[in-house]
Amino acid sequence: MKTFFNVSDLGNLTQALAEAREVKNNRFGFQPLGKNKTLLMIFFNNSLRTRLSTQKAAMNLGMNVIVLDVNAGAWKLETERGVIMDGDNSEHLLEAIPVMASYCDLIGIRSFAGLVEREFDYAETIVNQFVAYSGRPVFAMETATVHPLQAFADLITIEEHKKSERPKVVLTWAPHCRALPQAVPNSFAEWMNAADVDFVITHPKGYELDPKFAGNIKVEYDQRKAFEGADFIYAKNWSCPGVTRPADYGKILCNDPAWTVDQEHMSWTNNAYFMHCLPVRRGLIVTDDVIESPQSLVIPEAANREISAEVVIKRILEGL
Ligand SMILES: CCC[C@H](NC(=O)CCC(=O)O)C(=O)O
Ligand SMILES: NC(=O)OP(=O)(O)O
Repeated sequence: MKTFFNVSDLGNLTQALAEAREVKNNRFGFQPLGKNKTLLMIFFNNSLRTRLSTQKAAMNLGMNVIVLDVNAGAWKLETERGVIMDGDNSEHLLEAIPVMASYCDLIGIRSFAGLVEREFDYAETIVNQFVAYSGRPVFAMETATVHPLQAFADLITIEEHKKSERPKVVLTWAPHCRALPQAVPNSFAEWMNAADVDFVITHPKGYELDPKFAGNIKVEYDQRKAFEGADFIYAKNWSCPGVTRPADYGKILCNDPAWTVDQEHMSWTNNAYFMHCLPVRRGLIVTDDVIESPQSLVIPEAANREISAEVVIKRILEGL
């Protein structure tokens, strides 16, 4: 595997989930693969889970790890071509990328959407420069439009906890005080569409996800109807994806607290589990009693990030 951005990069999903179970039961069993190999993790944005779980996964595999926070100590990077660099940016990505690549065998990158120019974000302009100019395998640690390590961990968690062969999984929008990217819901929708689940998305009008990820899934705009009979509730905020309202790309269209997931919402379900990728804004996305309830899976879900990362890095190492 040379790049990891989409569910299709893993090939057969059933086999990938079986490999995840194998890795979870024997996470130190593949160390020869990573011996004397170096992972470079590049962060353009903050992180807790991705930073820790991906480093842990690489160490499980016997690798060396370098972590670079681009905005803390590195030179400010110019990402546009054809500009005169007489401003704050001291170095161009086109030099920095091959230099960084010379110190590692594979690269993980976090670079969130700018939420200003939809074309720039949805073309994955930043990360595709790393793919083009590093000469190294590159995997997403949340880029402008995808967060596949999170979605893979989410699916591993659903498989571990489902009580029926084909559970009903609901992706619900919830309000937030900031405009957030669509990467997490994009990947969650893409991976649920590839999995054997009864998938429903619910959100206010205007928040329709790009069909590239959501496919032709029917949105249920009535949140209560969507929740009825659900086995898993996956809550997340995202800003306007600019699909049905192009001029509003990246904007907050709604902040209605009626969308916040509380006990009444969960009472509409089939005693559903609650999931969220974290970090989560309590009181906006979900109430304290729901996220602290026995039905909340947010901690084991975060723990499975180590497993999804280890399977992905293992696949990349096997292809070196
Ligand atoms: C894994 C999620 C990362 C990011 N979340 C945030 O930026 C939340 C920041 C905040 O709540 O202040 C997002 O929504 O894509
Ligand atoms: N869920 C997730 O990716 O968390 P971080 O942003 O803390 O890495």
